[in-house]
This record gives sequence, C-alpha cells and structure tokens, in this order.
Amino acid sequence: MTAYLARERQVAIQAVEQASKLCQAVFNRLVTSSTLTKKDKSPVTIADFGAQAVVNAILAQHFPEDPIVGEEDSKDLQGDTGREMRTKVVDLVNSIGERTMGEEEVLGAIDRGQYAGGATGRHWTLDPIDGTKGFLRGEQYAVCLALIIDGQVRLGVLGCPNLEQTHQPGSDPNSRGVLMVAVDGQGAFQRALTGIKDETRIHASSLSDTTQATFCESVESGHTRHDDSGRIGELLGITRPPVRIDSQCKYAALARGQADVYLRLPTRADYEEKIWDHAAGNIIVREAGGRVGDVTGSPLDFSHGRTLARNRGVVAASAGIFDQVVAAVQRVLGGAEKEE
Ligand SMILES: Nc1ncnc2c1ncn2[C@@H]1O[C@H](COP(=O)(O)OS(=O)(=O)O)[C@@H](OP(=O)(O)O)[C@H]1O
Ligand SMILES: [Mg+2]
Ligand SMILES: [Mg+2]
Ligand SMILES: [Mg+2]
Repeated sequence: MTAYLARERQVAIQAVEQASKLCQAVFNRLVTSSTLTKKDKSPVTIADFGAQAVVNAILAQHFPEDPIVGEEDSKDLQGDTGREMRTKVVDLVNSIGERTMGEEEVLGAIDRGQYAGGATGRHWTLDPIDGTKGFLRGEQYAVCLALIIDGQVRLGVLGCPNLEQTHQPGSDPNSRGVLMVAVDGQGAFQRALTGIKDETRIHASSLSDTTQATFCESVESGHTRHDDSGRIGELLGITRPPVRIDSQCKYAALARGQADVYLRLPTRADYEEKIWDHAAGNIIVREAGGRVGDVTGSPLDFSHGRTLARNRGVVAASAGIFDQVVAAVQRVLGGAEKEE
C-alpha cells in the first residue's frame, strides 16, 4: 500500500529542489556588491518569477487538474516594458530545467498561480521565495510549497538553501541547504537539499518552562512588533535574546527545536497574512509536535481564499508552552489595543 499523498510528496520535493537550485544560481550569478549598494532588487525579482515558473510547470505536468495559489503573476513580464526581465527569466528557467520552455509557456506557468483558493477541493500554495530581503542579504530565505485539501494543509515542503544542516551527528556546521517535509499524520523530516538525501525525523522542543525559551521573529520591524515581543518575553521570564530570521525558516527552526517560540504580531490592522507565507511551515511545525495559531491561539484557517482573513498574526510554539505564550500575547496586545 502506498502512503497517503506519497506521489504528491515526491513531486513537491522535486519541484522545491529545482526551484531552490535556480535561486542559488541567481544569487551566485547576479547578487554582487554593486547590486547591493544600489539596493537593486532585480536579482530577487528574476529568481522569484523563475522559481514560480519551475514549480508550477512541474505541478502542471504531474497534477494538471490542481489549481495553484502562487504569490507572483506575470503582469510585470508582459509587453515591451517587461521584455528585458522576461528574457532574463526565460533564459534562467532554461538554464536550470530539464526541458526547454518557450516564453509563452513560462508566462503561462507563472499565471497558473492565480487561483483564488477556498474551502473545497484541493489546491497548492506557493511562495517561490519567502524572505526576499533575506535572499538579497545572503541570509535565510525559503521556497515554500504546500497542498491544501478542503481547507486543511495536508503536505508542506520548505527548501532552505542557506539553513545550516543539523541532520547528521557530527555534520559540518558550515554545510548549508536543508529541505523539510511533512505530510499529515506522518511526522516532519529534514534532509540535505543536495547530495545524500536520507531523511531524519525532527521534533520541536519539549520545553515546559518558558524562562528557558528562545524566541524567533522577523528581521523586518514592518512584519512584526519587536517592542511588544520584548514585553511578552518579560512576562514569560525569557532572558535569552530573540533570534531574528527571515522567512519560513523561522518555522524550520522551531520544528527542529532550535527555537521555542515564533511570534508574528500584527503591525497594521488591515494586513491579512498570505496563505503562502504560512502553509508549509504550519504543517511542518505541527507534525514536529509544535502548535501554531493566531494571536488568540485559534488555529490558522486556510479556507478563506488567498489570505488568512479570519486570523490576526501568528503564534507558534512548542506544545508544552503554547498556551502560556498565547496568554502573554493576549495580555500585551490587549493592553496595547486599549491604549490606542
Ligand atoms: N505588514 C506586513 N506584516 C506581515 N507580513 C508582511 C507584511 N508585509 C509583507 N509581509 C510578508 O512578510 C513576508 C516575509 O516575512 P519574514 O518573516 O521573512 O520577514 S522578514 O524578512 O524576516 O522581516 C513577505 O514574504 P515575501 O514577499 O515572500 O518575502 C511578505 O509576504
Ligand atoms: Mg512570503
Ligand atoms: Mg515571496
Ligand atoms: Mg512578496
């Protein structure tokens, strides 16, 4: 008997591997000290489109009926104004992929990501590069792919090209490139992104004393409220400094016990979190034995289209401290909201 979602798991891994390879190639070829000083974002934009084209083309080949909720669309690659970028993206995809794709095919693959999402049937969700700012800094970013069935995340894969490998005892601490994968009910695993592909099961920490906890949160203060997480930390008696990591690598850190709490506190009342920013990380943390919810502790609801419209913010933590963390978040955010 084949395991639940075995084929989907294998295809999703292949797609994330290919897209991660493309992103690394772009970083090595195009991110230079000159693009960094000019704050030129074009390398990450090219990699973003290229990665979405590669993943969507692989999904279309194996699961042609499945719709995709992807972050990007081809608008900026159309017409005369898009020509230069379009040519670069098509060349890039063809330099990585196993088969040649024409311009129309590349744009068509990117635009398979326009699905509206929802509560019924199955669809994939893709963030071709999460942590665009981390990518440009040479720090953490992730290719994030998940399968949602009737509003529930059932499969998630994270490709983390710059994350340290910890899966083998005694492994070289300088080796980077990790892939994480989880299927509903089957546990969470990590392995090297390239090379030997043996999977190792991962577990969130078993902490029950919040004073020993390590936090992780976004690098950008526009994506979370660093001052409020400081107050929450004080309430929980946390003394260790927070770890700031870009992208869904925060969920990866939690899933393998390197951090115990991930806080994403809403910075704007009108911001709705995107499903592709959380779906893969969500199932990986849950299958590793952690818990994920919003600032009230309610589970994230992936059944309302392209955003988590019914949730505010995200709190993820080891199961033994999740309720205490949510209680502290409520005390601090409740107070902050009254002051406004
Ligand atoms: N206001 C606001 N609040 C919350 N989240 C936002 C906000 N604005 C953007 N985004 C999304 O944040 C995604 C990157 O999140 P990170 O956790 O990697 O942020 S950080 O780079 O570490 O600061 C980023 O994903 P990518 O665009 O894929 O990088 C955005 O979708
Ligand atoms: Mg993102
Ligand atoms: Mg992105
Ligand atoms: Mg973005």
